[in-house]
Amino acid sequence: MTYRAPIRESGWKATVGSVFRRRHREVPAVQDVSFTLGPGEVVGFIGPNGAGKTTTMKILSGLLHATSGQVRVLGHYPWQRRADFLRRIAFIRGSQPVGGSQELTVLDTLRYQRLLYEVPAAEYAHNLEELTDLLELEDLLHRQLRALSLGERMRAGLALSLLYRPEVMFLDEPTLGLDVTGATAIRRFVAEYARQTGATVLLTSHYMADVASLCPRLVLIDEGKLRYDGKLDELAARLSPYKLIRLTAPNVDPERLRAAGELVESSNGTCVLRVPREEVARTTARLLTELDVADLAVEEAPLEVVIDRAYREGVR
Ligand SMILES: Nc1ncnc2c1ncn2[C@@H]1O[C@H](COP(=O)(O)OP(=O)(O)OP(=O)(O)O)[C@@H](O)[C@H]1O
Repeated sequence: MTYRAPIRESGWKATVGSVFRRRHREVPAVQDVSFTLGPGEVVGFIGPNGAGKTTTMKILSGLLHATSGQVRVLGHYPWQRRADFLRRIAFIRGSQPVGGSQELTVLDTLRYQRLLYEVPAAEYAHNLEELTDLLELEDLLHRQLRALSLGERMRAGLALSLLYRPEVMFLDEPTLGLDVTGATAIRRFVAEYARQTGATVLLTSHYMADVASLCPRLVLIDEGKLRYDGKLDELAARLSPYKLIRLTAPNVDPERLRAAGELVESSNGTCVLRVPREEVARTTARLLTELDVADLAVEEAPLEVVIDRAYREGVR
């Protein structure tokens, strides 16, 4: 996919000149990105800023026509934007969860959506009740869209898009700007919706908590190219050959632990050791037999660390 972007120079002369002499440049946004989603899969679609995620989602939902390549979603060519295709998908953006007139109330917008997507009355009543419950919309229904907070807009946006029970959801940063409670509620809702309806979900997010809690599989792109498509666990194992042993042993001098692994943290009797994966079992057994251990946990490296490494060094 290549964008044709106008070149605009600064200054009034250049602005006037550009009216008569338009110049453009080609911006390659997505190249050779190829992947398939199975029914019911929840897949994290990640990459650094400008990687091409939103562009890909716009192509998949039919908002952009790719300049080359092939895309099929539910057997349709998305760019045709046929009504029977649009009724089966939803493209939800955290940056603009609800469009249309901001003067309308949430309930009026839902009613309008019902007409637009031709949702039968009984189905509308049932879905509305369920969504109101799951998204805690009761207090929002009679409020104008323009008066909603960021988190409330996202909940209303999800209700609008899911009112017609789409089979495929493209979720572009659904937790953008939300506080911890709001983001957790959205995550829980997406997981529950996918479980209940068997919907396929492609989700982009810069918050690794979204990815870790929802997506067993990751598709990673960078500079418009596919860099990884596989299990989240396997990416973590590949990029982080270490695990962390978190150990609480109040009577042990942390210096004694250095022989067991790299000491990365030590405070109030709790230490964190970084240990090569293949040595974790042996080291754990030794620590438990040799020391007076009150608590011990083995953890993966934080996902942020793994993904940061994938972005900076690539995936080999
Ligand atoms: N309308 C446009 N015209 C020209 N170039 C564009 C346009 N939209 C996006 N691009 C460029 O295409 C590339 C991919 O952008 P895209 O928005 O798909 O990235 P992204 O992965 O969603 O980024 P982010 O995580 O920052 O939202 C970027 O280089 C961007 O500048």
